[in-house]
Amino acid sequence: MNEMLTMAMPKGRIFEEALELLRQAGYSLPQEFEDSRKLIIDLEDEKLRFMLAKPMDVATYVEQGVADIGIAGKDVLLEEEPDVYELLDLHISHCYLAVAGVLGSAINEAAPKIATKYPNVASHYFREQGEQVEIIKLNGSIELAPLIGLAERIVDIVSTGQTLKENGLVEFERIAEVTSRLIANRASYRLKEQRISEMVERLSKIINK
Ligand SMILES: Nc1ncnc2c1ncn2[C@@H]1O[C@H](COP(=O)(O)OP(=O)(O)OP(=O)(O)O)[C@@H](O)[C@H]1O
Ligand SMILES: O=P(O)(O)OC[C@H]1O[C@H](OP(=O)(O)OP(=O)(O)O)[C@H](O)[C@@H]1O
Repeated sequence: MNEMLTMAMPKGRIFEEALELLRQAGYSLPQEFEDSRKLIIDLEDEKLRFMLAKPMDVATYVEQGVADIGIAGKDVLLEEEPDVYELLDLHISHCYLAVAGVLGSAINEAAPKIATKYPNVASHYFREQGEQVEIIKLNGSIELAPLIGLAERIVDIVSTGQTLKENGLVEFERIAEVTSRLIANRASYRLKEQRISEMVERLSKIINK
């Protein structure tokens, strides 16, 4: 029996690297992936359905079971802590989460403000450090916060370091390394084990090359 396997794919930064990896693993993904605005693309021959989603939503789709598997950044998994299986480190879209701020800026407050798109990651981190902080959730341009006096520190993604540098900020601590992961819904993994394992095998061969 070869039933449809549904995969949630992150649009944006991870998308192209994920497509490249799947193609190298032998899935013939049509140009439609790059050229169209369609959000659901079926590969009839492979019995594969792709759902194109916001990166932050992929884990939700997989946890809820509307997608059997998905590709999600480790940052999203650390933040959302979804109840899913993390099957494989795809070693793509590498970056890391870090604490940053203005060089030499002292923290005088009893509970300094931390601006971030990752409130759970940030509060776990500072709790572990035994530091009391106030988390301010932002949705982007996080580096603005310490420049305009909204926060003393930020917790954000660093890749090349260019955004920090161009805004006169420095990294204080690295919190976690981030790459994209293949995740699976727990029930789907049992019900469609053969199909999912086959994909894991095909991808592993490419990653370990
Ligand atoms: N420099 C980077 N900045 C942010 N995310 C990165 C970076 N490099 C790799 N990533 C990965 O890409 C994912 C985010 O992709 P992307 O920036 O396209 O989505 P987004 O955060 O939803 O962006 P937006 O809100 O601007 O649409 C993260 O979850 C992370 O795993
Ligand atoms: O170290 P770098 O290579 O400079 O990359 C890191 C920057 O990229 C991301 O921002 P993004 O471009 O997604 O913008 P936004 O979060 O402000 O929307 C991230 O939030 C950092 O600001």
